[in-house]
Amino acid sequence: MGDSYSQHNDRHDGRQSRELHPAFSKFAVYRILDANLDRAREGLRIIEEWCRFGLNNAHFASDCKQLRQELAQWHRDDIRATRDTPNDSGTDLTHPQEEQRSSVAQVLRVNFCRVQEALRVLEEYGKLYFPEMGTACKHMRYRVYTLESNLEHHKRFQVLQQSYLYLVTAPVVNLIETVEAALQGGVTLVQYRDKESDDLTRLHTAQTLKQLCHQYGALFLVNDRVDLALAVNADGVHLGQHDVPIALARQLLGSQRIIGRSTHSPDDLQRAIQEGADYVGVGPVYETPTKAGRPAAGVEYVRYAADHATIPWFAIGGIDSENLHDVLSAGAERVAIVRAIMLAEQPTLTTQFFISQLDRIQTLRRVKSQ
Ligand SMILES: Cc1ncc(COP(=O)(O)OP(=O)(O)O)c(N)n1
Ligand SMILES: Cc1nc(C(=O)O)sc1CCOP(=O)(O)O
Ligand SMILES: [Mg+2]
Repeated sequence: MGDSYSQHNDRHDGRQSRELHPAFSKFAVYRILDANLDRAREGLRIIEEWCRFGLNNAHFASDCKQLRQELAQWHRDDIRATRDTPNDSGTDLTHPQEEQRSSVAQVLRVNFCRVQEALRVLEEYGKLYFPEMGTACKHMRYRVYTLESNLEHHKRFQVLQQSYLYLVTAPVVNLIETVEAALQGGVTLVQYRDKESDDLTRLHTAQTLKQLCHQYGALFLVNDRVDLALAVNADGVHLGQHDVPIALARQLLGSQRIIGRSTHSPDDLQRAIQEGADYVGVGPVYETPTKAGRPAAGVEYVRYAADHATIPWFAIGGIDSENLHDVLSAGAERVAIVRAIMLAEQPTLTTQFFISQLDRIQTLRRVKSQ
């Protein structure tokens, strides 16, 4: 029997390849390369526009541009020449999900996926005729993964920086509805704190809350439990003085996720900063039934934090609409609240009240410092 494969010398490195119907397969491969070079470049352009106009981040935008330009160098004339859009059987294939985009985050997610898939295709098919292209696309794919993870980190820390009110949950009967009401009021940082439920309930609740928070563009953190935070892909974890060390949590969660630490004294504060916490809780400002038995650290400690903290810090413990003014006067800019929102009759209005007071103090201090 004759060999249905033919040997030919099409590779640019001079090595021989064995192909079925070489002319046809080369044409088909070039079409695949053409389509995927376009796909990757288009996806990068969509991401680049957000980095430039949405985030105002020249560094990320320039990463995208550089990747697009590198891809353009591989888009040679003979690859472009194989384009035959009218006879492309794939142009009419659409999926209903392609027609819907509910948020910028989703647009970015979809386009990162698209770019990564296209680069993988370019890597595999590119290797057949242009081995260096295969290698270049592999490296570009890793750079795109890094860019995606840096963007996620940037977004998380930007939201943290801009969050002045922190809602810490209590296990109330209408937990989900209450958190949603607070999200409607504008809270952008939520911690799931639940000392009572079993793990399965915690897992389901954490999943639901995470989805809800992300729907509203808010960050979702889990109290105490690194494992649960990882399981639901939360934005981070909050650790007390007797929870796992920050270094261990960092090892498990990586640098992209937020780690918060409770502090009750100047020493705790300095140590948390040194150990790499991304933010700290400062309290209890007042004694509180939510943390029964823990003595108040008082407004003195708030004053100390105002003078010494170099990372975002949230005054916590017994804060409500009555005493908020005193806490802010002691130098706080950010507060974390449990009961005053979770048990409020109108959590949306209460949230709006806290946010408006925190905004007001920010504006006053900005004007004063000018
Ligand atoms: C924002 C914030 N600050 C402090 C705490 C308290 O954490 P911890 O001391 O670990 O106590 P529990 O919340 O686990 O009882 C917090 N949860 N959030
Ligand atoms: C969970 C927690 N941690 C504190 C700390 O000082 O570390 S105070 C506190 C409870 C805050 O609840 P409320 O707003 O209901 O007083
Ligand atoms: Mg704890």
